[in-house]
Amino acid sequence: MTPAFELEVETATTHHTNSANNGANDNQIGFKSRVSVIGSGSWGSVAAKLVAFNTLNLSSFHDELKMWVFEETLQSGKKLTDAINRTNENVKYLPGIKLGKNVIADPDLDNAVKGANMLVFVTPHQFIDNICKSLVGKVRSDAEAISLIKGMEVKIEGPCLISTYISEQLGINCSVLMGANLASDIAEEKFSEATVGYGNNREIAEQWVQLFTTPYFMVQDVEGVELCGTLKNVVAIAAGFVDGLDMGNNTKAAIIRFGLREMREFCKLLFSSVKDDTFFESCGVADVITTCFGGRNRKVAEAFAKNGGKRSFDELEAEMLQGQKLQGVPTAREVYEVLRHRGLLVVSSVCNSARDL
Ligand SMILES: NC(=O)C1=CN([C@@H]2O[C@H](COP(=O)(O)OP(=O)(O)OC[C@H]3O[C@@H](n4cnc5c(N)ncnc54)[C@H](O)[C@@H]3O)[C@@H](O)[C@H]2O)C=CC1
Ligand SMILES: O=C(CO)COP(=O)(O)O
Repeated sequence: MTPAFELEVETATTHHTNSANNGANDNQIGFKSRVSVIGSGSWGSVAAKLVAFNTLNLSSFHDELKMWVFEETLQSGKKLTDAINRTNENVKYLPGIKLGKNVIADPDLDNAVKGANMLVFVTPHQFIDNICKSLVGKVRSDAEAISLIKGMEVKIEGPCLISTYISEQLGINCSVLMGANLASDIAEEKFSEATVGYGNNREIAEQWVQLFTTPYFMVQDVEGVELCGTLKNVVAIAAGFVDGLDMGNNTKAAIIRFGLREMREFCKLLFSSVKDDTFFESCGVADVITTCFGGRNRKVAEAFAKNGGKRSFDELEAEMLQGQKLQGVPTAREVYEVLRHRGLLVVSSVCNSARDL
């Protein structure tokens, strides 16, 4: 059978020790890993579907997969969580796709992570701060995390990768999974690949690979994987502008090329360790291409340009995406802040546009 989702692996984990317990110390023979997915948007739900397929089929995992749901009341008056558990579909964010009977939606964050030693973080990056704060002391001390979140935190001290943030807040390792991964395509089991970034522990990376897919290959880099996933969303906004202004395919190709080059410069500005090869992995050029053609950031940016900027991104996002969240707009602001802080705002008109998004 052709796998729908392939992985390659790079490095991207920082190791922390933690005082919290919550079920640690049971790594004896016969121990089965328990996985929780934190997030249930479109990609969150697809991630749950992928992982649930593997937990059911691999003997080293408990079958059941908890998926934390940010509770919402649907137009019908019913709770989203109840609807997911009744229909086995995320009726709001991924309608029409069965998640797998072993996926249990849970609106209680503490309960959703209870006993889990493998945590998959997949929420829009603007919410990770509150989520991590409420998880402090609640996760197992031996838990391993992986972040599928494309975005970064900008703090007074400077930019912080989401994986680093999770790692620091919860005192656990956090790997990353990034790639050309439009959720809707993977939901329909169309072929796709991704890059897993990890730190020193290749065994852990292999467990993540096992959990998300079957065949794969491996390379190494840390921050590059995650920053690629983060920054391509800004390039996608620019690609949407090009489409909205009818500037044509040649201009869009130029935007993609400039964008990739600037992504590389920005990555190296923050982390000199980032490798050129990373930009040729799924998390790099492939993700830029898929997002600039098929992503939500592109789509909303196109509408923004078509409307001559008269309707705000917030308004268009709410109308066009029905609760789904853009990452490119906050990321453009965050990149602007980093550049401003470092005195690198040289192309003023472009930079002012990013600030004003
Ligand atoms: N959708 C896609 O095709 C892909 C998304 N990603 C990344 O995955 C991450 C998660 O995105 P999606 O799953 O697409 O989400 P989404 O944009 O489809 O849905 C938004 C999610 O945010 C939740 N939410 C709303 N308000 C909240 C709050 N105050 N606190 C916590 N959660 C709240 C909603 O319930 C919903 O689950 C993002 O960083 C995105 O860039 C990565 C690859 C593909
Ligand atoms: O990250 C994505 C594809 O890899 C999804 O991009 P959008 O958020 O722009 O839809």
